[in-house]
Amino acid sequence: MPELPGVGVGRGTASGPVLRMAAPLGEPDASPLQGDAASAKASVGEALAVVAADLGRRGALAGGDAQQVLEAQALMAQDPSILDDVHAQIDSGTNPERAVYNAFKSFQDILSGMGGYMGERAADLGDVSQRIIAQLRGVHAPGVPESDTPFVLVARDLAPADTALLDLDKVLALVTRDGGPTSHTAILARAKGITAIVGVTSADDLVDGQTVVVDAGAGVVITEPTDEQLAEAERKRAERLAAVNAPLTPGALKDGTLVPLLANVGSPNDAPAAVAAGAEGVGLFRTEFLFLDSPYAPDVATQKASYVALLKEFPGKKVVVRALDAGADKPLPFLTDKDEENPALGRRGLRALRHHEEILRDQLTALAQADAETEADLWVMAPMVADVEETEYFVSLARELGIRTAGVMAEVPSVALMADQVLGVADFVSIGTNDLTQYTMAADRMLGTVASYQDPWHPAVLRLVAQLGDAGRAVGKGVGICGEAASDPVLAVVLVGLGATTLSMTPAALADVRAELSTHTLDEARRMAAAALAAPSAAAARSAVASVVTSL
Ligand SMILES: C=C(OP(=O)(O)O)C(=O)O
Ligand SMILES: [Mg+2]
Repeated sequence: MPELPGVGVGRGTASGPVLRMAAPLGEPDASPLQGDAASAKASVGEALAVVAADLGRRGALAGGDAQQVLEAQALMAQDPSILDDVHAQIDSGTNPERAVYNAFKSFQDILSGMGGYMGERAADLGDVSQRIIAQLRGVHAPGVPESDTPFVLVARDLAPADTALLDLDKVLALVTRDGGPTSHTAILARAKGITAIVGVTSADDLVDGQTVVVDAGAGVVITEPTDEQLAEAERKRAERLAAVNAPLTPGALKDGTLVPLLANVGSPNDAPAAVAAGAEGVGLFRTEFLFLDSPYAPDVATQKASYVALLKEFPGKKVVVRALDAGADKPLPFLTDKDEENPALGRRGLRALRHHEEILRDQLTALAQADAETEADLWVMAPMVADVEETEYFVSLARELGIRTAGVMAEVPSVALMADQVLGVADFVSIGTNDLTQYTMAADRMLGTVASYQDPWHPAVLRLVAQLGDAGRAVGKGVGICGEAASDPVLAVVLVGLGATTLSMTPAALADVRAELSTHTLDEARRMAAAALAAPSAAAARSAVASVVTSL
């Protein structure tokens, strides 16, 4: 009966016996180095190579977001400054396991001290260190337990390498003690459609074999569930399974109002999963993958090849590509300033591109060329646009370079406040609720300490969405949503009630949103939206909408 609260990821429900992840390897002892330093360094070098190769292999097997995370970890394993530190310690007489432990620990401490997003990366570094030490000891790295029967996996936190390869036939749900909404566990669980709750501070109280209900929608783990609670969990699970296996119909409300459901993709490799999940096109193609990890911007031909690869997967369908969004959490040496004290408010997104217009010109040229060779309906939009003048700048440059449909993202409140004028210029607007929430609430989206502000249910955010929706309706132009908010099924209905014309999300969320839309008419969606707008807080908006739904 008792409930342990946490941060639910998605809306899945599951019940079953707990199986805990093995405890981490013990801290290596500080005994002095045996033998010579050169062979100790060689054994560390071999272990690093094996671990990096294993992470790379797991990444290739997993694909998508997971691949990027695991490749980043493989790079950590080979980071030259960490290796220098390991060598220095061995030279001063420390044994190799301890040297690895110490070197990684000091980098972890630096990241933890930075907090927020960087702090959460410290866990990834800790996992790499454990893998290397296990390799040196000749034992298996701590990982997901083996079991012949399905279980609810409970862990302090899960390494990306483990989350990425979870066997979904065995793992009914995932519960972690650590991790916040931006932790890799949460991101990867969402992308894989795993029922998960992170940040369950009392997860250590759960013991092997005990039956629990994991209700991600409610954000609680129910320990000692009653028969009724187990039956209710099973009903919800079956309902969700039915939604996931339902025919891949176009997104529509109960009264037939069409709401195209689109996918957010981060590379052309993600396209098959989007198509398989019934995406009616792409609502956000993040192009950063082409530019990150590169000392300079790729040339037009290289970019064009990637754009063609994506557009080819969606003949006759809409594909919205976002121009490079560098800055803040995605710094690029050739584009963004290193020394900004507050980069989220700095020269990021379109501001950075305008400062280096040649990069923007190349990207738009590559996109126009790819469009000319493919059958998709290409739309292009700019990130981090602040006002009408920037909208005019982007739209006219895009047209000059052969883009037929050019729009802007609404991520900065000033654009929403000027929505009527912005929509007079842009062909469409796409609302990035992640940034719009961060800027409306003045709360860094990467910072765990202010995570409670990062809630797109906040009526302040919803009022801005309503302004954009009204402005779009007045001129008959599309207002899409491409932030995480669109993947929350009930909020998705509210957003449609506020005037959103399309919804774009991680492919794994499409089924739940499709199912929820089909249960409400446009009139009901508008009543839900009105209730949310009138509420004083995010929590009140949620419960006001829930009351409207039960009264229907
Ligand atoms: C979709 C968005 O862009 P990103 O998450 O890539 O900043 C957003 O801000 O909502
Ligand atoms: Mg954004």
